This record gives sequence, C-alpha cells and structure tokens, in this order.
Amino acid sequence: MESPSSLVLTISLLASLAFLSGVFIRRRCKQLKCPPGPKPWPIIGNLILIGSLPHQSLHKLSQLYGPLMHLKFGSYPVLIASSPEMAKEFLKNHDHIFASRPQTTAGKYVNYNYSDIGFAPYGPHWRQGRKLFKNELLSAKRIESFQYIRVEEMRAFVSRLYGLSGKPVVLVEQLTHLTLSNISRMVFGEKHFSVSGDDRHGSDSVPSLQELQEILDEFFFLNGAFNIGDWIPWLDFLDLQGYVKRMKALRTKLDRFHNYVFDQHNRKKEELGKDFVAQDMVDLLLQLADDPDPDVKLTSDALRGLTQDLIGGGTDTAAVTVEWAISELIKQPQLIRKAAEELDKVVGKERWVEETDIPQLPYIEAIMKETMRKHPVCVLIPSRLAMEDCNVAGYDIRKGTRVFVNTWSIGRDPLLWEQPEEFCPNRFIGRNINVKGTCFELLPFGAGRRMCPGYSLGLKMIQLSLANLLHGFNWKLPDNNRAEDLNMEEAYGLVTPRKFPLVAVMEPRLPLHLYNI
Ligand code: HEM
Repeated sequence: MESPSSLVLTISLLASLAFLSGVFIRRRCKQLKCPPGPKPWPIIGNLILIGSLPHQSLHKLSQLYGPLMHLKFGSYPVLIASSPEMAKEFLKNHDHIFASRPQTTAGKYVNYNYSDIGFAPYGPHWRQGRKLFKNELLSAKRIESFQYIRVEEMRAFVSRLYGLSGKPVVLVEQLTHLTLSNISRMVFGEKHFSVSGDDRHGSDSVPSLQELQEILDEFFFLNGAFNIGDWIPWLDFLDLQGYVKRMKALRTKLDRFHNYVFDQHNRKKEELGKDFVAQDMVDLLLQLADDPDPDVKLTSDALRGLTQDLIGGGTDTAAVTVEWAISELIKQPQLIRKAAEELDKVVGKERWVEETDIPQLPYIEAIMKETMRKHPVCVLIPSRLAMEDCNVAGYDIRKGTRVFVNTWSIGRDPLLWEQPEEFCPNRFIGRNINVKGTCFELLPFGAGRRMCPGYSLGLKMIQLSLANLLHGFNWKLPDNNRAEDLNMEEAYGLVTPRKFPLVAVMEPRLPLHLYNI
C-alpha cells in the first residue's frame, strides 16, 4: 500500500501531466478548426459550467456559442449539438462515425461489461444485439403477440386507480407500476412481478415488484449519474462520489435477480426438452443462445445485459412521459375537454380505448408529440463517440470526441416552434412531423443506427395509457391547489422526470361497471 506522502506526490504528478496535456490539447485545437466554445479550466475543463441541470446550462451556453459548441469535460473534448441541422450532421450524415458510445464505469459494473446494447461500443456484439432486438424480441409480430398482456395490465391499472378515486395519488408511482408489470410479463412471462395476477411477495430468491422497482431506481440513477472518474480517469480510483461502491452493490442485487430468472427459465427448458416453445423474451434469448452458428456467441453476461435493456428501456421512459403529459394538461382543463370529446366520439362511453383505436385519435397523438417536444425524457441523447477524425459542418473533430444532442434545447427553439414555452398540442395537427428519427426537430427516440429499438412498443404503451387516463377519469389537483401554481421543475438523470412528482385526484367518468375487473 502507498504511504500518504507518496500518494500526494503521485496525484500532483498526475495533475501536472493532465495540465500539460490540457495545454497540449488546447494548442492542437488552435491548429485545428474547432467549433466555438468557452475556454476550459485545467484538469476539470468546463465541467464547472454544467450544474445540476446540464441540459439547461448547455442550452444557455449554446445561445452564446451557437448550435455546435465545443467544450472539454475533464480530460475529453465534447460537442453539444443544439439544432436540427447539427443533430442531422451527427445522427444521419456522419452516423457511421458517431455510432459508438464511450465506455463508462456504469457500463462496466452495472451493464455487465458493456454486454447490453445501450452501452456497448459499436462492433460485432452490438450489431448482433440490435439484430436480435429488431428481428426477434421487438419485431412487430412479437409486440403484437403480447397485446393481450397490455390489455390485461391496462384493465388492472384503471381498476386500481378507480379504487383510489377522490384521493390524492402520486401518479408516477401508478404509471411505473403499469409499465413495469407490462414489460416484466413480456420479458419474464410470469405474474410474480405483477399485482394483476396471483401476486406473490418477495422471498429470499424471488424479488417482488417493489424490490424490482427499487433495483431499477438505483439502476437509472447510477446509469445517469455524472461520475467524475468517467471524465477524469486518473481520479477514478478515489471514487469521490461513492458511485462505484454503489454500482458494485447494485451488481450483487442484479446478479441475484438474474440468477433467479435464468435458473427458472433454464429449468423449464430442460424439463420440456423438444416440446419447449418460447413464451417470453427470456425464453427466446435462451433459444437464440443455443444457436450453433451465431455471428457472435451470446454469453451469460450478454443474456443479462440484453434482458436489462428490455426492462430498463421501457419502464421509466413511458411512465415519465405520461406524467409530464397529465401535468401539462391539468394546467389547461380545456385541452382535457378537447381530448375527452375526441375519445367520446371515436370510442364512446361504453368501453376502454384499444390499441386499434389509436390511429383514429389524432388529438391524443398531438398531445403525446407536444409532451415529447417540451419534455423529452432523454433531454440529452446518450453520448455518441467519434470513432475516427473527421470534418463536420466545416469543423475538425478528433477521434474520441463525445457528442451530445440537446433535444431539450431543440424543443425550445423559437425559430422552430412558435411560443415554445406554451404547451399547445394543436401545433402538431395537420403537420407531418413524426417521432421516428427522420424529423430532426423532434427526436424523443434519437435517430440513426443507435436510435431506440423499442420505440414502437414505447409509443403503444404511452398512447394507450394516456388515452385511457383521459377517457376514464376527470382530473384535478388536490386541496384546491391552483393549476397555475403547479411546480414544473425537472430533475436530471438518464430520464428527466418532474422534480416533485405530480399528485392528482381522479374521478371516474365512464359507467362504473367498466372499472370492476
Ligand atoms: C417509451 C419511451 C422510450 C423513449 C422516450 C426512449 C428513448 C430512447 C433514446 C433517446 C435512446 C438513444 C437513441 C440514440 O442514441 O439515438 C434510446 C435507446 C435505447 N432504447 Fe429506448 N426509449 C423508449 C422505450 C424503449 C423500450 C420500450 C425499449 C425496450 C423494450 C428501449 C430500449 C432501448 C435500447 C436497448 C436503447 C439503446 C440502443 C443502442 O444504443 O443501440 N427503449 N431510447
């Protein structure tokens, strides 16, 4: 073990080296043509400027420096793209160069050494995973085959809410319960994470829905946290924020969870032998792992990483989007009335909204798009990494540069959106703007090679729950709180939720027999 004085000496030496390399990089940047940006400090670069809501700080800075801004976070050059044109440069025109992601400590510990898709570097493993997601796990046919689960869980959801009528409800808790029940049944195929069926409680080996939710909360926090060691690698060993310790503790919980899930599925597969038919996504993954001739062998870590992508991808993202939508609507009751009119006309008052109704509900779709414009859950699209030196929009970009697209900023550009601070679904009526990664002014699911592979499932879950919440309930704030006083602050993370969860009171608006399952 090193003595304290030799440790101090080592740190000072490393700091001097980092400082000198900073000077060297700045000199190099002067020789190259870099986009404009604020001057970096030694060692920390511009990290000091980003604050607790990085997307908002970067938005303000980009108004000074322009839609493509050059910064330095710790040891790494960073670019912030804040206009549709710049987003298109990175996510379409030069997508082949920026299709990788930087390695992070969370990717190592929490995501099984980058064995998932979201954190994996561009390469054969990532390609194989994307192919499996597209052709097998999240194909249109597979998503359709799980429709009955979404219907059952939706019924259980509205029934639970009915039981809470007239009382103040923390909406996001109910929504996360819905999305997690949905996804966990599609992925694990069982009901023990769902209270809609024969709900069992956690034991030593079987995590309950509540435990799974706690694991996911920590998972989201640590994956979204700004870990100093990721940006100043020579400080990594100090674990200044204690995140690495938490990541290792989470990994132990995740291991226990995956052991339970995979043991159980493997046992069923062995028992059934040739009669085994995949019924859920874990079954499918196990079958695919048996393939004697895959491009890349699916290791046990890969099975775990891919399972986490499925569970993590669609739970908080969908719940947080719907919570933002209801928060905005509750401030403008006339918009809720307009949505209810559309629902009464198309669906009527004698049944719930079904997925097949969605194409006939343009106003609900407009509410969803407007929510995604003003409150994209990924306010900064997860970082892309330049795999080689290149030239973008006339600027020299070095290999290793990290690129963030600020979707929050694009959604507030007054040149693109009239009165961007207003929540106004009508702006989407009659306009051909989709969320499929081809309209660069609206990128809730990203774009290009790394665009969200779960977007079509995500859209189904968001639209169906939003439509049924508006169809089945009248909404108000508790205790005569005034809608105009509702706090709309954000909390930054891998997804960006409300800082203070919405507490609302619901009353049924359909015949009561529809709520009792
Ligand atoms: C419900 C709303 C959802 C939103 C708003 C959302 C948003 C996003 C965004 C912005 C990205 C980054 C895209 C990029 O880099 O260009 C992403 C990636 C990803 N999403 Fe989603 N997502 C949602 C649902 C889902 C669902 C349901 C799943 C899976 C079941 C999923 C799985 C993933 C995965 C695996 C990636 C990483 C892709 C890669 O790096 O190649 N997401 N998502």
